[in-house]
Amino acid sequence: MSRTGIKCCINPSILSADFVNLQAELARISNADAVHVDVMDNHFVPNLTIGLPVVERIAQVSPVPLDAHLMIAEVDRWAPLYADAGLDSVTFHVEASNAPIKLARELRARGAKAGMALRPATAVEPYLDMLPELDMLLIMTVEPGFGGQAFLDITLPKIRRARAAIEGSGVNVALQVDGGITEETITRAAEAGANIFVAGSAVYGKPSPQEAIESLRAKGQLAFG
Ligand SMILES: O=C(CO)[C@@H](O)[C@H](O)COP(=O)(O)O
Ligand SMILES: [Co+2]
Repeated sequence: MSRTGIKCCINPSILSADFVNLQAELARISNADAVHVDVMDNHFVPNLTIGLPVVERIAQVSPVPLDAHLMIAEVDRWAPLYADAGLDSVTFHVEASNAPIKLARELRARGAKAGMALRPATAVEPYLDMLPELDMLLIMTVEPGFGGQAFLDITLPKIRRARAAIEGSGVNVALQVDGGITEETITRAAEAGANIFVAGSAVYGKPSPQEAIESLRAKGQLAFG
């Protein structure tokens, strides 16, 4: 699917960074489009990372915009507080929300872009009417909870359907993929229609995260056609 003129964005996930040296780790990805911050609560996913006070502090020192991925329960209560922290985008899981439309509106009203995430097994079709309420749709390409997993090719048809729906409705919604993005899988995800790529191990696992970002961006852009 040709997307001439659309920028291929690379958002490194700090889940694969050294948590003791976060400020230095952020400086290593200063050419990224945004930094992806994975918030996990050991309830929505079986893993625990960082919470609001740490994310607020990261926002103060980050050289690039912050993209929060909230893998937490009770997200209707918590997500607005992340928007108040001055983040560029706040993404909640639809599976964790009782009122996704209301939540997306609240995030925008508080000045953040509204993102909505779907687990690999969650269908996109029930939510297509919601596209005008969103700035970003995140299709998980691994089961949320851990970095370093293999990309799930089974998610590719869903990415294609989401891209077709976005183009069909004429809305300005970014399509993000997260999990298992590498120099190899980014081409498949980009050809399917994604335009924002989260990459943890494929960026921080390399000797030069900056070069890894440039290389991933070039591969993704090439696949846009
Ligand atoms: O949200 C998640 C995992 O739940 C991701 O953001 C991962 O942190 C991406 O890591 P890699 O798969 O790129 O190593
Ligand atoms: Co993530």
